[in-house]
Amino acid sequence: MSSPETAISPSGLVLAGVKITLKGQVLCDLDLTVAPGEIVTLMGPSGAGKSSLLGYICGTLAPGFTCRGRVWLKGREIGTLPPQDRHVGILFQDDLLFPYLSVGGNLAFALPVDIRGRGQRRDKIDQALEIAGLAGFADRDPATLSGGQRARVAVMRVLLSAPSALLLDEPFSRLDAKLRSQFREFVFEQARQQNLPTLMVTHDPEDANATGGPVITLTDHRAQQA
Ligand SMILES: Nc1ncnc2c1ncn2[C@@H]1O[C@H](COP(=O)(O)OP(=O)(O)OP(=O)(O)O)[C@@H](O)[C@H]1O
Repeated sequence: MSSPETAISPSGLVLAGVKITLKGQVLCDLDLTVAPGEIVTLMGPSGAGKSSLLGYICGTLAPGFTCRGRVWLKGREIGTLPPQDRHVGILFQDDLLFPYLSVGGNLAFALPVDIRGRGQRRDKIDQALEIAGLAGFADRDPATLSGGQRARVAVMRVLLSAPSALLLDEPFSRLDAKLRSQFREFVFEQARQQNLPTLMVTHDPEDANATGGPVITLTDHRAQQA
């Protein structure tokens, strides 16, 4: 029998009764649903627990936090699964590309293991680079790319892992204003095209406005919609 939460958005991201506590202090206590293709922004003061919430969804929260609550993605409860089985992609403000791998090597790292054929893997990588406007960059050393180019490789790496949801943790904050707006549009377009429920943490109201989606503020541990 499906739960009420999965009935609301069977293919979205659903958080129900999620409460994260650190050293006896409640960081957040909330319910949240992100529909497929929707981009929800999460704002709030520094230290409010926004990144911790993303870590909870991914299953990568550091020891020391106490958590309860349930997380569903595409109708599957993922909150008890190991991180690699959750199918959640996360993008940080640092691109975190592996410096010892080529651009193509970085992308290959993300490909699901069931894509085995060398030709098929190469095709997927070339396709991703084409979408990112980086055709022919597969053999380049990431250190020779501009910040914006590296950022686009990082997005394609996340998307190539075939995530069922996308989490963005201030991914635009290191980019200058012009690049920031271009790159933001690029990421949002990819998220919508792949119909991914997307949850973005940011301090920048412009990022929030650009989504056209709901904006949630974490205030006094609770999620409040603007
Ligand atoms: N690995 C960790 N171990 C212990 N405490 C941590 C760890 N990571 C974060 N914290 C603490 O958890 C609290 C919430 O941090 P978190 O990074 O989730 O906040 P945030 O809202 O994302 O802040 P910011 O907007 O500054 O990024 C803070 O008090 C922080 O010091």
